[in-house]
Amino acid sequence: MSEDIIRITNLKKTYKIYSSTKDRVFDAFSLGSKKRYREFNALNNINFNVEKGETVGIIGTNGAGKSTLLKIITGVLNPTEGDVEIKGKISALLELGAGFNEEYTGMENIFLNGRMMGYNRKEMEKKVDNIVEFADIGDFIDQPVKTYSSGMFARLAFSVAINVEPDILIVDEALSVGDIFFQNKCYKKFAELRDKGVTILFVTHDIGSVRQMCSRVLWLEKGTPKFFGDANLGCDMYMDEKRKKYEYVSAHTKDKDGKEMFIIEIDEERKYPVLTHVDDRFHNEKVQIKSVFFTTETGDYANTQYVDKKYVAHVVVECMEDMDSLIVGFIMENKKGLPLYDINNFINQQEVIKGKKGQVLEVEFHYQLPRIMNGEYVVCATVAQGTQSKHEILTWLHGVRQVEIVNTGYNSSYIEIPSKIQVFANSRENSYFI
Ligand SMILES: Nc1ncnc2c1ncn2[C@@H]1O[C@H](COP(=O)(O)OP(=O)(O)OP(=O)(O)O)[C@@H](O)[C@H]1O
Repeated sequence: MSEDIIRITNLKKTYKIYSSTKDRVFDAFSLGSKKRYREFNALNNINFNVEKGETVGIIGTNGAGKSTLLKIITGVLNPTEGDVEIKGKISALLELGAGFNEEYTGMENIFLNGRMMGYNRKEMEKKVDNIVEFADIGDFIDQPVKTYSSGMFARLAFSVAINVEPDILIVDEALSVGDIFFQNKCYKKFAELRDKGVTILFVTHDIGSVRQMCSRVLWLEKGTPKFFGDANLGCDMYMDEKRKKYEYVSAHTKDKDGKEMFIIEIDEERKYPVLTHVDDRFHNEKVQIKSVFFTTETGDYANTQYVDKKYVAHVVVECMEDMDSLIVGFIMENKKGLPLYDINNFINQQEVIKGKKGQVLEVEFHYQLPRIMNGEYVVCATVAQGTQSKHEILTWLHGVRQVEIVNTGYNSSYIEIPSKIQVFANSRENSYFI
């Protein structure tokens, strides 16, 4: 049985907000009985646990309380109420600058940080080469860190944090400071640490990396938890909430004739494959997804699909009540939960679907499979009501079907882009296309 390495119970953090410095000073010296501040709950009623070796993401809009939570876990801040139990050595990358002395050189800061982590000089000498190599900031390593750009700073701080063999690595959005290559290198290092059993807790606004890296996610909003659990489900719910906040702007005009969506009312006789496997679901009494399946254009089942070929996705929905603004769709995700494409009647055509109580609707999506990488993909199906900008999700089923995608090309990344390749041999005159 896996053990909890972090356990947070009934955590609360209240800040005192003063309207003037005078009030702050009076309060600090307990002068007078008048209350000179108002209280602001940055965190309230937080309960969650992280198991050893797990990677957990913390998401939420600005000011949700994510950094405050990390600071409490790392001991930089004290909670107002509640318990924080930690088992193991934490290495944290909080805001840039934390744990570094501006006047010291990069090298001196490496040893300073090592000491704070409980390593003596000899132990740190064994780690220093790896730290310097990963940071890759050249001669700047011997310059005072006050001369560093924020990118260099992030490189060094990250390199120290990951190379001191922590049990728990805590990272607060620090990766966004480095350049893309460094970020890529860091994500690979994350994966390596995760494979070694290091527990990782990280705050980010990048939902894609939460889906890629985390098993579970904590979503905070205004200091309270909105969701803690499966990373994909949490990210879906968070993204859906975010999308609702933006008005949907239609970028293309409707072309009634060119429609590629058909709605077929199913009679009793029509057969379709029932759902056999669903990972997660949240559903509602108003509609039920009865089936999700894929066929070729001529109607043969197509659980194996070839890039560039045309297919039809079918989502069968039963209406338990009269529904006048349904949005039905499906999402194709890779194994790590990264959504590669989705199709629904509102995103693609700004149309809603009507259904009567008791009616079964089969919605067909005709599409040409894009050039994505070979492999197994997972299909999610959704039904919502409203518009893309303002809607209520009625049903969201994960893992309703697995599809094997065959791409006979050589691409080793998710998307293959058609391209022409030109070669210049000594001069532009001698150029040719291959
Ligand atoms: N020292 C403080 N005194 C008073 N309020 C504070 C203090 N530090 C943070 N807050 C408030 O607590 C709330 C949570 O802040 P926090 O920095 O934890 O949010 P966050 O989710 O990390 O936001 P972001 O995504 O913008 O980094 C915010 O409303 C912030 O203004």
